[in-house]
Amino acid sequence: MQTPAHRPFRETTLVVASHNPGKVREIAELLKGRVETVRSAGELNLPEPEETGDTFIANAVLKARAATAAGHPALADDSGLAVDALEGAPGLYSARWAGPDKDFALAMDKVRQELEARAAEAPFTARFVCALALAWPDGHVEAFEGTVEGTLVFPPRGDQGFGYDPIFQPTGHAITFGEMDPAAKHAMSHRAQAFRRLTAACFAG
Ligand SMILES: O=c1nc[nH]c2c1ncn2[C@H]1C[C@H](O)[C@@H](COP(=O)(O)OP(=O)(O)OP(=O)(O)O)O1
Ligand SMILES: [Mg+2]
Repeated sequence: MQTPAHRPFRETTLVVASHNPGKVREIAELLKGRVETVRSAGELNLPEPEETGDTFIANAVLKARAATAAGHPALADDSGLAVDALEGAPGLYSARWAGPDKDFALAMDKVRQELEARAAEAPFTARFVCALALAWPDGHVEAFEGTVEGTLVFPPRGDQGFGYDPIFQPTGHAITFGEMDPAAKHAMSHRAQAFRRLTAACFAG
């Protein structure tokens, strides 16, 4: 079977369609050397669209398309933590569990509380999922997904990364993403895997 053609990225400016500074930092790091100018949605005062999609891909596509309003291609990331014992929650609602103040100590504690009734099912397996969508002002979109498997640990450990990193221990490692050097997280994360797929399709020369 022939692989479908992907649209190569040839422009000089790319908008990172995220209002999460932790993500913008990781994405800028992963794009290093591939794009001349990287701007963020926050910098360009682009509005934060409502995430009404029912999949990570759908939300990434709607965020990327909204950010092409500035006239440049835009890259969005929709991601989350899926806990098996919670039937995939917080999942699409991972950001919303942190409340209006984006308090992830609160969100991680909510996960811990929800798992209390399921104590017998420990260790708690989970995965981070990342959908990336690259949209052009003419409406064309390329989308890719990546995942990383792990187990949850309580109490949270480490102050690197962002979001749920302090409770997520990737399979085969004895430290959490919160304790891990950023470069090590970038080599194995859900975002890194989705990025490898995106770069192979759209940034390969
Ligand atoms: O590597 C990660 N390490 C820890 N936590 C993570 C990660 N990746 C996603 N997450 C969690 C927290 C984040 O807030 C939520 C995504 O929600 P999501 O709507 O995609 O992002 P967001 O609202 O924070 O920023 P924005 O939509 O402007 O890109 O999942
Ligand atoms: Mg969001």
